[in-house]
Amino acid sequence: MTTPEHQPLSSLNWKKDKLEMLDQRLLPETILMLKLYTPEEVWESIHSMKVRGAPAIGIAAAFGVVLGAKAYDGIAIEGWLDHVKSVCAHLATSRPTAVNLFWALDRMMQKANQAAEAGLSLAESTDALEVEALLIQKEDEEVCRMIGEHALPLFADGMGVLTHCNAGGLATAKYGTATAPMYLAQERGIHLKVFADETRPVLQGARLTAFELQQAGIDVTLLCDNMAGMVMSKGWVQAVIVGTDRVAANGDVANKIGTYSLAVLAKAHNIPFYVASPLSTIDLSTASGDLIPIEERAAEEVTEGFGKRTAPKGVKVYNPAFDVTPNEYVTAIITEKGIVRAPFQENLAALFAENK
Ligand SMILES: CSC[C@@H](O)[C@@H](O)C(=O)COP(=O)(O)O
Repeated sequence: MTTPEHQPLSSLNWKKDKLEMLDQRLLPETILMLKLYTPEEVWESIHSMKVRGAPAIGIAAAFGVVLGAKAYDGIAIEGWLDHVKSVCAHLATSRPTAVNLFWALDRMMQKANQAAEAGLSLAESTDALEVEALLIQKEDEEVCRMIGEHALPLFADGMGVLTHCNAGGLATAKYGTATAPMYLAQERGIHLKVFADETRPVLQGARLTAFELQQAGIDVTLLCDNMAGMVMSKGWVQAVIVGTDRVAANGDVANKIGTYSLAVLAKAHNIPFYVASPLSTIDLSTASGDLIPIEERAAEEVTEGFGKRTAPKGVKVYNPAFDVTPNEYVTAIITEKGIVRAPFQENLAALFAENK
């Protein structure tokens, strides 16, 4: 997809007894691979956003379950199963919005139940969980590639494409969701001019998207979030594409705070607004966006992010990490199985029925 020297960075590497994790909080200044040995360390890494992005959170949690299963020191499979269940329940409290976390933990728990029901030994059951976590990671890589394949025909040579936050290789197993068509376009000689929103307050766009696209040799220009309208009004943007943390059954989309404003701006400028979403991010059990739990994070992220105080001490702060874009602003949702357009309720249900 990219030349060898331009391979997207891999943020999660499983090493049998540990999970190696790129500390995304330190990018782009420092590339540090953490070594995690316990589910508690994985929980903390998700919570503090050392690993972030919906698919990557799910993958990390799956490996967290493996670390927990390996550490079980009892002898009975029933005890092992209870232990795995409590590890899953704990990891599920690390962040609330990205549904991939719960999707991956459900999948791991199902595998644990199957192993126990099949009468596998403790060692065999733990091996089965390890295989499942690796499969979740491998599948995500293929899913992202397929999202890129489906999205690419929506983009033409010379187009300006705006993205928000980081739905890139760092947020997934590889390639990203919103960035997958950018990597594919580059491979096929299609020039896209990417605009990356800086993405207040944690700056995933500036620190991560600008970094990984620049590393890959993709034409990227960094914008402060409040510049998007101006850039659209100049006619420099022909499409917006973002990732998502959870798509509700009616097609409402939760994504990084600021996505909703961008969707409204895109509509005002007649620019298509695309959402790249694996099926694992679509949650048919949540009827609409107002039911998606939205994480609120510490005030310090806004008042003194990155160590510099930028607001008066004691000021009231509202810091939701995500917002919900109502489905009427969404032109299409691009999945690994194809492109879904309105009416989303019916078309998402049909897509899941076809891909059971
Ligand atoms: C493919 S990643 C999709 C989303 O998870 C991404 O756009 C996003 O909002 C990430 O938020 P973050 O708070 O950095 O985890």
